[in-house]
Amino acid sequence: MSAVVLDGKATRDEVFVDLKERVDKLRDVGVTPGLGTILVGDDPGSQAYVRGKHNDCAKVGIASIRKDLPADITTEQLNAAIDELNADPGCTGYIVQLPLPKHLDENAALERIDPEKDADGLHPINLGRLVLDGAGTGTSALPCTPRGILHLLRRYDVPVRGAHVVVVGRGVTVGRPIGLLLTRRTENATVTLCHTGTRDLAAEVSRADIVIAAAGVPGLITAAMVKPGAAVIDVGVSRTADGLVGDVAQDVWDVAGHVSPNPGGVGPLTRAFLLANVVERAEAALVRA
Ligand SMILES: Nc1nc2c(c(=O)[nH]1)N[C@@H](CN(C=O)c1ccc(C(=O)N[C@@H](CCC(=O)O)C(=O)O)cc1)CN2
Repeated sequence: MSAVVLDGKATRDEVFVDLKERVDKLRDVGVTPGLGTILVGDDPGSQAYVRGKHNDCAKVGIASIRKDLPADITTEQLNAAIDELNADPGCTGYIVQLPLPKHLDENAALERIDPEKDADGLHPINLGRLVLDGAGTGTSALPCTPRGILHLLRRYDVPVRGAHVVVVGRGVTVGRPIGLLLTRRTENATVTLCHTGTRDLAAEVSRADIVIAAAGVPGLITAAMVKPGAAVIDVGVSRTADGLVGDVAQDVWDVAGHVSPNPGGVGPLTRAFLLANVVERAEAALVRA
């Protein structure tokens, strides 16, 4: 069996066509959405991600506001940068690129972002609204990577309603929030969250209709674990001497029904839905005006 490729780049391009049309309409009425980014330090991976996000903005007509700060900044200096973007009328939404240097408190930084400008959808208030929003009709920004994963599954007609989804990894950007999205009444999946404390990972994964690998452990998910025909989403990213490596071993492609490549799968959609969150915040502000 050769798995169907869940092509994130082609899917991203489709999302961009829609976003550019919406941005053009906003510009026609004098509204230019703006994405802000705060990048602390010089981690090459984070620099590449932020560069990619701003390149994407140029493709769809969203303005860019970049704040690149040195790794040794103080909490007060980071807070000042966050407060500036909270107050900047040209900034529709923004992100604090994660991870931050160890001396800075990530949770405190995320909580300082104005929830109405939270382009990541990771602010506690927006995640809390997701918890409360059983019907899946909320208007808060949704976490970009979980949103991108759901879009990719729907784009390739992978059944989600009633599916047993096993998530591997409990990180802030994917593992923890994805279950909130998939267990909404609009998706109705059953989600198991596995992590380093899980006793028998292989047994849990073997029961999955959909596996979401977001642990950042190269080759963690192997063919022996995966139920034949299951969909496998590879989100984990590890930078090795061989470059970017995902969590899913190559042999999984022989048994799975669908696999998202990494790179080339969820990553581009993470960026696409970051922009979608910015556009939706601008559209919502226009409706309120
Ligand atoms: N504030 C945030 N920080 C981080 C997030 C996030 O959602 N919000 N997620 C990850 C990294 N990430 C977003 O910043 C991210 C991961 C991957 C990609 C991407 O486009 N990957 C490409 C390959 C890119 C390359 O070649 O370097 C792909 O998969 O094809 C974009 C963004 C942690 N931080």
